[in-house]
Amino acid sequence: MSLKEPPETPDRLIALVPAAGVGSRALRAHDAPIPKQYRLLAGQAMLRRTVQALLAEVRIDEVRVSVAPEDDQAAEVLEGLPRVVCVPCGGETRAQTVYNALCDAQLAAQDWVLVHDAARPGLPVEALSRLIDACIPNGVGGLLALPVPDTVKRARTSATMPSGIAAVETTVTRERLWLAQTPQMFRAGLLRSALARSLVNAEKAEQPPTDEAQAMEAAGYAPLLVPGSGRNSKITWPDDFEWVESWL
Ligand SMILES: Nc1ccn([C@@H]2O[C@H](COP(=O)(O)OP(=O)(O)OP(=O)(O)O)[C@@H](O)[C@H]2O)c(=O)n1
Ligand SMILES: C[C@](O)(CO)[C@H](O)COP(=O)(O)O
Repeated sequence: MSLKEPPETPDRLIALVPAAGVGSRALRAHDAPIPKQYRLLAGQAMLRRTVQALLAEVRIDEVRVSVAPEDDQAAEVLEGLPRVVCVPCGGETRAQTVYNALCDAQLAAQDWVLVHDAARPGLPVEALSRLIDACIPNGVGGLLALPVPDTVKRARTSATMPSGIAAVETTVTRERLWLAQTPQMFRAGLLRSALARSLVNAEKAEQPPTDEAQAMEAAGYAPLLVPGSGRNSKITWPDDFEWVESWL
């Protein structure tokens, strides 16, 4: 009798949604201090819309939402959605939250993770599918991004001016510049080690990486830049709620 090879387990695809921020830049002076992921967009909490955008891709096995340890809103906001797990593993920074989520999820090294900001509720399923289609054959992974469309200025550091006004120091060439979006999709094992290393370096005075790709770049990889979508912009400032609501 010949011994059969065990059947190969297909690599899983897990979405991780960092949702432990406070959304300080999205608040106007007199706003109640509600984290932006819980603000309503056309009648539904932003976090629920973001998770639903991910669930539209049938290849995603599970969506794991990382919230602050003291969070008491996520369970209610996500009630009834299939394939969703909520984990109170938020950290001090976005990078720490994502690292904690990766450790908590107990994934196999070859599983894929797709990290997506709670603050990007407008992700079109076409862009999400484009990222997955590009990353799986490439092996390492990549991110959605858009080429910079405008002229780019760097401001002077010195002058203090009223109401956020600055003075130009120089014009930065936009050649080969892209604006990083999420999702950012990588192998779980590679991303976990890359983030662990970046977080240790951050303790030695470097800044923590502001996205997953930055940690992967520091580890020597060249993530793919896959065309994203204008609708997938991040809600960061008070006015952003209005334009997202206008087309939702
Ligand atoms: N310690 C943190 C900080 C941020 N995030 C998440 O990372 C995403 C992108 O971050 P950003 O837009 O900067 O959100 P905030 O940190 O909440 O915003 P702000 O910087 O204006 O306070 C958001 O979904 C946010 O909830 C997180 O999970 N943990
Ligand atoms: C990850 C990210 O969405 C890429 O553009 C972004 O960097 C997250 O926001 P933050 O303001 O840097 O925390």
